[in-house]
Amino acid sequence: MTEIPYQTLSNGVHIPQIGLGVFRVNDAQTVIDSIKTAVNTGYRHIDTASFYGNEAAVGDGVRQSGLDRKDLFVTSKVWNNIRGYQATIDQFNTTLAKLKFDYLDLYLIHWPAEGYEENWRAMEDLYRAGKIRAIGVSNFEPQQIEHLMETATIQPMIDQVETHPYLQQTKLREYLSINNILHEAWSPLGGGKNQVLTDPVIADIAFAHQLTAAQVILRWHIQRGTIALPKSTHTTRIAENIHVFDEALTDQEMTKIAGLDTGARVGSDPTDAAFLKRSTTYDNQNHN
Ligand SMILES: NC(=O)C1=CN([C@@H]2O[C@H](COP(=O)(O)OP(=O)(O)OC[C@H]3O[C@@H](n4cnc5c(N)ncnc54)[C@H](OP(=O)(O)O)[C@@H]3O)[C@@H](O)[C@H]2O)C=CC1
Ligand SMILES: O=C1CO[C@H](CO)[C@@H](O)[C@@H]1O
Repeated sequence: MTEIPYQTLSNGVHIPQIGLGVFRVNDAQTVIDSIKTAVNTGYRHIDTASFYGNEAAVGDGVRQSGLDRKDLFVTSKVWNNIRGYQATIDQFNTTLAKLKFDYLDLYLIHWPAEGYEENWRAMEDLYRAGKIRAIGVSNFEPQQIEHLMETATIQPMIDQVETHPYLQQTKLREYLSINNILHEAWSPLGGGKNQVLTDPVIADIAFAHQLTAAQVILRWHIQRGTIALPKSTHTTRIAENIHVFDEALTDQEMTKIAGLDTGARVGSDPTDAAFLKRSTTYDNQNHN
């Protein structure tokens, strides 16, 4: 089995460059089976959130995978309805209890909803107490990170944002790189909501390498140094999505993919104040 490449967070913690996403995997047995399949095919990283409503099943999947807890990197996120210092500590403890873990690898502020500075202060204390190995943000634009840094004592170690060939996040990546913050991609395959998996440029490159379109896109993420979180519940696709480490894309192919950026999102815009406000009024995906 090929060893998965990893990136190193600013505090020295290693994060595997491919992680299994489990958003919209609602049936507990399916979550468990997907994690077992993923671990068998080489995954060592799972991305969940309280919002996904499946943390308990993720914990069961990790225990049933047969791996030691320390050999898996697990992320969760605090949703937008949780505001303030104590509420964040309480929510984190609920997350740990659902997972039945005694620590988390990475905890993220899910979106920059108003008041995130206090959520961050709580996360800093949980990090200092050794309950979380790394802390970061999700869906933060540079100006939101700058605003957070006015009161933060620890800089976010990662920013998890929508990224795929149609939304390459070039400017944000520059900012993150200068500030030593890792870039993590959600909906790395376009979330099944755009045409990137059938794009002719990707198809040509896939043909040249005898890879699938999904593998070309994931390989592109890997070569950019991004951490990608593809989601699938199908055994063959879970395996396909991690077999991307043997075949490198050429510089010319990377340039062709760079030309596909249209800036079109498949998810919400992190600067959409109305969405951010609305999202503080519900706590799970059934309200979305
Ligand atoms: N921080 C945030 O705000 C967000 C974080 N996320 C995280 O990112 C993860 C991934 O995002 P998601 O939106 O699910 O998008 P993805 O880009 O991972 O796309 C998932 C879709 O692609 C399909 N798919 C997966 N692999 C293949 C393949 N090899 N060939 C063809 N189709 C494939 C899946 O279908 P099937 O399952 O049927 O195989 C599904 O429909 C989430 O699960 C979550 O962990 C997602 C959204 C927001
Ligand atoms: O993680 C998430 C999953 O996708 C949702 C959109 O459909 C997002 O709002 C959320 O951030």
